[in-house]
Amino acid sequence: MYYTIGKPQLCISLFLCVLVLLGIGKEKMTISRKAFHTLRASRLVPFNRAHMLLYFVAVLAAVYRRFDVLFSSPGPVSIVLLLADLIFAFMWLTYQALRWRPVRRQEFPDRLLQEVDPKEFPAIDVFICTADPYREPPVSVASTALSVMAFDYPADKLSIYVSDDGGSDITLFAFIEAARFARYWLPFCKENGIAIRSPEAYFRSRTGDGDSDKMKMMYQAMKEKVDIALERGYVGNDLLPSDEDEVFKKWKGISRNDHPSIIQVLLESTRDSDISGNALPNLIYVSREKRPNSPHNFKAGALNVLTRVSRTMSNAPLILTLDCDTYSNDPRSPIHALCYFLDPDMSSDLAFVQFPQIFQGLNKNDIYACEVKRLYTINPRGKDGVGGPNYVGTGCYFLRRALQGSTLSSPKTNASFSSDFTLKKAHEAASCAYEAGSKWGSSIGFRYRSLSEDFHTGFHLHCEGWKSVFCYPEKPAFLGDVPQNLNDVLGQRKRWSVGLFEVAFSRYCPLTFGTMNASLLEGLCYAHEAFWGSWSIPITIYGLLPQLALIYYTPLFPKVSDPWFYLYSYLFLAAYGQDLFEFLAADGTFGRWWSDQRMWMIIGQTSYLFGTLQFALKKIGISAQGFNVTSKVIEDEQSERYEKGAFDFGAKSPFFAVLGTVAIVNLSSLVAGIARAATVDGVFDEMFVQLFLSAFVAVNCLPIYHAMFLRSDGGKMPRKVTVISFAIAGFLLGIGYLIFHI
Ligand SMILES: O=c1ccn([C@@H]2O[C@H](COP(=O)(O)OP(=O)(O)O[C@H]3O[C@H](CO)[C@@H](O)[C@H](O)[C@H]3O)[C@@H](O)[C@H]2O)c(=O)[nH]1
Ligand SMILES: [Mn+2]
Repeated sequence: MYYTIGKPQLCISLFLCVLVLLGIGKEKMTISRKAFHTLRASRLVPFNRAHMLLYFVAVLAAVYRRFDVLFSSPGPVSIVLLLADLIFAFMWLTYQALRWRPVRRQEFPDRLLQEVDPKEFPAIDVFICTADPYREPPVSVASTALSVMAFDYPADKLSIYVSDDGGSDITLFAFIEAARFARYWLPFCKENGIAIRSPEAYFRSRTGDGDSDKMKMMYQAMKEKVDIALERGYVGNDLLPSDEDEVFKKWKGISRNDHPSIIQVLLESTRDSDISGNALPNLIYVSREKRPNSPHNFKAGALNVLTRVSRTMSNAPLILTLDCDTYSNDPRSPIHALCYFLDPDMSSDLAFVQFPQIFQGLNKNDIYACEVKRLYTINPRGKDGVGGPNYVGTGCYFLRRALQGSTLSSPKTNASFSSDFTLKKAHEAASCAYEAGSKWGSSIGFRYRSLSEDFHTGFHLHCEGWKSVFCYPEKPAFLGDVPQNLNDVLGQRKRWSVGLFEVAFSRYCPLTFGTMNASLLEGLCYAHEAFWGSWSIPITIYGLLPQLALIYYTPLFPKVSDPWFYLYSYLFLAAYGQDLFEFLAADGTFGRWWSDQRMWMIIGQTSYLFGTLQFALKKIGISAQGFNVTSKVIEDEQSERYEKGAFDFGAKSPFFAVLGTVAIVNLSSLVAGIARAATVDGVFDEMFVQLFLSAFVAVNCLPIYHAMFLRSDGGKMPRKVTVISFAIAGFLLGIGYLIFHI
């Protein structure tokens, strides 16, 4: 009795101790002398730390109880639940590093513009990657390029390099057209003060007036030409001005995976100017050499080629990497980045300034949680407070020196980019042979051997002691596309989880802090994200096992009348409550949070599960997986469904069979559980936790039931997938019978 009274008191005193020890208000604003930027720790810091301590005690208690149960009634079920809880505990513990000291920064670009003459600005090389003209429409890629060409930045200091891993003459054609269009588009944007400088995005959001109508017609003419070429599959002579057809001969008889490097200087700022007579930025098309028996290392390989090709030409000290769909939404983003790079107080070990990935075209509740708020905006703030955010693949300004290694001297000359000498050097830099036996991809450049080359590269830079900054201006600097159907989203997340495991189990595993030139906290942050795919285990177990046990009336959790019940209630409510709170504090809505937590379950049981298996198979040498590019094409019917917020199950995907199975098992257990609770006394008390789990998962599965039983549109679950789901669910019920009944 005394003991139970003591517990809350203990908690309260611990809580107070924490508040005092961790020092509320200790985190003051740090103001840089030059004040190009400021930094302040989140007001949530004391709360986070207090909550951390309380929750830690609860986690320990839960793990203690699991061991206790295991020793008193050993068996496969207790072992499986222990495993699930240990992974939950590990993920929770490592996540606390991200909550330790989240920060917010602010830049003052106007102050910088007052103090630094634009003539002194460093040059910037922009790298844009594309890989498939049919999944990444060339005009969209060109629009992205145009949006950065129109940066508010001295044009002669800007060079845009496009890497075309699709090896497509149509993409080159789109860029030739874009180079012509730029002569009109850049002055149009600057003279009219237009902020959205991607023509595609601009005309999507606009119903035109005089001047802009003319531009729109030009844009559409360009788009139509490229679409004709896409439909035909080649660039016909009728589409080309006579002086341009020479280069297209290079495409005769080549295949996408087997061709020499093709480099084309489309605009050169010393030579080309727009219709108002202002210099245009440099624009260079690069399709690196590909040979079937030479590994090309996906996007990281492409970025390394651009790093070297640009070194032979503009060799700018800063590099901006962009995915082909990530267009500039604010022409001042380079100035924001300079607020850090040009700050003399900022240490010289600043490797990169990462902007958040923000997306356009999300539906109201973001049903597939493609905003990925935690990964792209909440976590980077957490990491920024303990060493710097990681690189997320796009919207990131790098110091070239951090990528190239300082030992490399620059072969840059003053020759024109299209001189024979420079082009020869550039072709060498883009050849397959260049990297053989070199350190590219292992200790310099973008790092290979992970499908998440962004995470891997940023992690390595931090291991080497480089720092980074998360730059999150109020107005989104860049906007990207999201996949609009569930199967694509799940495939994308599977690739991420495999890529992260590849880092987790590499020589530099974040858990072996010895290899890191960083703090323990930073190591924990990386460990948390690298082991992201391991969520699959507890999520799948908690999505099925207690439910099967409920069907066969086997209690696995404490009764409501048992004091341990409060522990589980607290663990659940506090975790979900904090998650919701953090989501809302990062400008989220309740509807989007609900989607986010639902997708966490869905992805856990599909992408991460398959990713974990695939990684295991890869480790033992059975399967290998490439980089499947996410489609950026918007299909009308699909897009209509997406706008309405209806899930898209219209594919015969193995992911969906798993989701169907989980949905059926939970519905069965809920029905069986309610029926039993209604007829037998004491069931509710004894089985409440499991009933609750079934109900909670079932509520999350509503769109799945809908797609299986009620829909008739193209987004419904294919009959075959439903049948397979029933078969697997039946099989699991049989196994449940063996485990829980006999
Ligand atoms: O062999 C390849 C494969 C891909 N890409 C390009 O890589 C970019 C990203 O590909 P995407 O299919 O859009 O991947 P996402 O999963 O949407 O991208 C996220 O995850 C990737 C790592 O898996 C990061 O590279 C991205 O920056 C990040 O936005 C695109 O511009 C592609 O064109 C290449 O250039 N070569
Ligand atoms: Mn993408």
